[in-house]
Amino acid sequence: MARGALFIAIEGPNGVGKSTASTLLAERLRAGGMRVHVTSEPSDTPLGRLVRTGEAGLVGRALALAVAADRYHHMDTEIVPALMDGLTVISDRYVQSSLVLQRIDGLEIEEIWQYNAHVLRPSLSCYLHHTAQELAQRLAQRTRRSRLERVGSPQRELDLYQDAYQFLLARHWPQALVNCQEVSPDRVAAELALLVARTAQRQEGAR
Ligand SMILES: Nc1ncnc2c1ncn2[C@@H]1O[C@H](COP(=O)(O)OP(=O)(O)OP(=O)(O)O)[C@@H](O)[C@H]1O
Ligand SMILES: Cc1cn([C@H]2C[C@H](O)[C@@H](COP(=O)(O)O)O2)c(=O)[nH]c1=O
Repeated sequence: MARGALFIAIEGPNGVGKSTASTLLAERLRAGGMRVHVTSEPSDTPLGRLVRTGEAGLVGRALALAVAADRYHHMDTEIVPALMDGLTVISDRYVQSSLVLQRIDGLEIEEIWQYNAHVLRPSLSCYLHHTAQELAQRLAQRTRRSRLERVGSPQRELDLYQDAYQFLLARHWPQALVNCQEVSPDRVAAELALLVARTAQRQEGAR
């Protein structure tokens, strides 16, 4: 990773505002002079697109392994090269998503962790939190829902995100929780930008 480059994961339940926050955070960081690359998982590659479009029929361990394979490929071909080039990378979904979504699909957390054992640890994984009621309202407005959105529920996702947060904390994964209740998209992005600035300071201090 080049000096000053950071790898930021944006995580949280379906509809919490990950994509919105990733875009607005990138705008803020760029306005402050940072070079930023925004990406998402499943990745925008043939394998990532296959995972996204095939999720209805790709179930359980097969989906978990396909998602992990996509993550390693994403890391090797997009994330690490961007970091080496000095860019800060923001990924809309990363490992915490797997620790939740693949559990909804029937896997144990330890097995999912094993599939992700060799991924790049982010500089910071930001977990966006909201209420089950608000998430349910947002999902109800969607015309199409993925299989995992239909099988799971906002409350189950929230419970599993809490579990995943604790699981990652115990493994010294750098994390922050951002409460999005009654917080505008701009304020969420501002809080994330502050967390990124603190992470940059910590990383610089550790050199
Ligand atoms: N802080 C916020 N306050 C109010 N509405 C928000 C906020 N952030 C996002 N939204 C709205 O919530 C909806 C879902 O946002 P978004 O698509 O960014 O979520 P997501 O977490 O990326 O969803 P998914 O996981 O399903 O891809 C959008 O209509 C968006 O405009
Ligand atoms: C990163 C990740 C993704 N998935 C699956 C679940 C959904 O079908 C999509 C994500 O789509 P969204 O638009 O971001 O909501 O990919 C998964 O099962 N596990 C993962 O770790």
